[in-house]
Amino acid sequence: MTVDKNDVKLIKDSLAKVMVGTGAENLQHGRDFYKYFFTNFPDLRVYFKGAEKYTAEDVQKSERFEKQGQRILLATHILANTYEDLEVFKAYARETVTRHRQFKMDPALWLAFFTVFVGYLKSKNAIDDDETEAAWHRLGKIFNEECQKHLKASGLPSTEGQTA
Ligand code: HEM
Repeated sequence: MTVDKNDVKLIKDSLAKVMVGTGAENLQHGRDFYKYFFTNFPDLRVYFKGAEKYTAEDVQKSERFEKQGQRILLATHILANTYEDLEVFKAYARETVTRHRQFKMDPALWLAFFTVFVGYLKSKNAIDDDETEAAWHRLGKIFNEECQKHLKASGLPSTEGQTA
């Protein structure tokens, strides 16, 4: 399977607008992800121990989410930058699942994450066309397939075999 080069370009161009880094603007991009996440998907705060009731204002003031904001942004940049090197991309998907094992997440969230992330990119005006959105969802589909395979192989609950 080969990945569409235009998809890679669209994805990277969107991420260029939420670049990681140490500057005030970069740190704010990261915080903004969790502000968007917790405001629009408040039920998912349950996985973030101690932050289950965090508002956007709490995230803004939090050192934990300043750091975590950079981690999640870096992770999405890694997805974009490894996408054409599919075996590396898939290995990163498996590693991500392994690192989240302790959170006992609903397996459906591995795909749902991309709805959250696309919503965040739109909120940052980093996506303003359907093609880029579709490109992210194609990436998410491949990422999720590998996550579900890995969950299954690890004997953990997966969406494989579940009806939607
Ligand atoms: C809706 C889906 C997801 C949920 C609910 C979730 C939840 C979490 C939680 C609870 C933490 C610990 C942070 C803390 O409590 O301060 C975490 C860390 C992290 N997550 Fe996620 N996560 C999701 C999807 C993803 C995806 C798709 C990626 C990668 C593309 C990712 C990458 C990371 C990274 C890099 C960390 C930092 C810790 C580490 O590297 O192991 N997460 N996540």
